[in-house]
Amino acid sequence: MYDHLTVVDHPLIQHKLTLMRDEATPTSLFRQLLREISQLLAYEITRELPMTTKTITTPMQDMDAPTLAGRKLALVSILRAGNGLLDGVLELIPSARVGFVGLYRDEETLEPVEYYFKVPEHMDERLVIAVDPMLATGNSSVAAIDMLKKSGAKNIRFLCLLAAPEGVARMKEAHPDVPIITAALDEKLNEKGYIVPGLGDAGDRMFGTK
Ligand SMILES: O=P(O)(O)OC[C@H]1O[C@H](OP(=O)(O)OP(=O)(O)O)[C@H](O)[C@@H]1O
Ligand SMILES: O=c1cc[nH]c(=O)[nH]1
Ligand SMILES: [Mg+2]
Repeated sequence: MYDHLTVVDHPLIQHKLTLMRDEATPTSLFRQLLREISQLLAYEITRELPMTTKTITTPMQDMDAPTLAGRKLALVSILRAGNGLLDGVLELIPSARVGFVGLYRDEETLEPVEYYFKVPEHMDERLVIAVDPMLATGNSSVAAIDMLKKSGAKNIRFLCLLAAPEGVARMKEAHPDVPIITAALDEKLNEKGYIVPGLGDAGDRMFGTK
């Protein structure tokens, strides 16, 4: 299936990502671009969903037509910024169940602080797609995936917008079974744990907070 890391370097995604990175881009456009990119990434992350056929009748004749096998899917947003990726993916897969992991990064220690957890039933039977735009140190995503595995999830993918090499390495060490799909692999983290060149604080840019 996937290698551990897939960078989706489609021209439309890269063009929109450049607009998102630009500090002059206002909140409303930032959110709109994230939604558009999330739909393009959803196309990639669902590429290998299992298919089956069903018999339908076109205006011309009967046919056995391809359809998604009713395999259970759960999208899990890592709050807050994950919601910016969630919305677009959910629009394309409206029947998916949705879970939330509430985490924020302590600014000093860069350790994740947990404040909420709610996921659908039967996580062990689902393909679980965890979404968060930013993979920086990897502390948040590793903790979120620890929690998802505790809830029973066995088949997990992680979808983000920007990844730092440090975060990718941490995820590979802690969760080698979880493929990462990202729009870009950036250069490094700065001394405050921010991705550079990056786009700043995704949650703050999405919601206009500081
Ligand atoms: O890989 P890490 O070093 O853990 O950093 C990445 C995390 O930081 C951001 O969330 P943040 O803590 O800013 O919370 P927010 O989404 O509520 O803004 C981002 O959305 C990730 O969850
Ligand atoms: O660059 C970063 C790192 C963590 N979280 C963000 O929102 N941005
Ligand atoms: Mg934030």
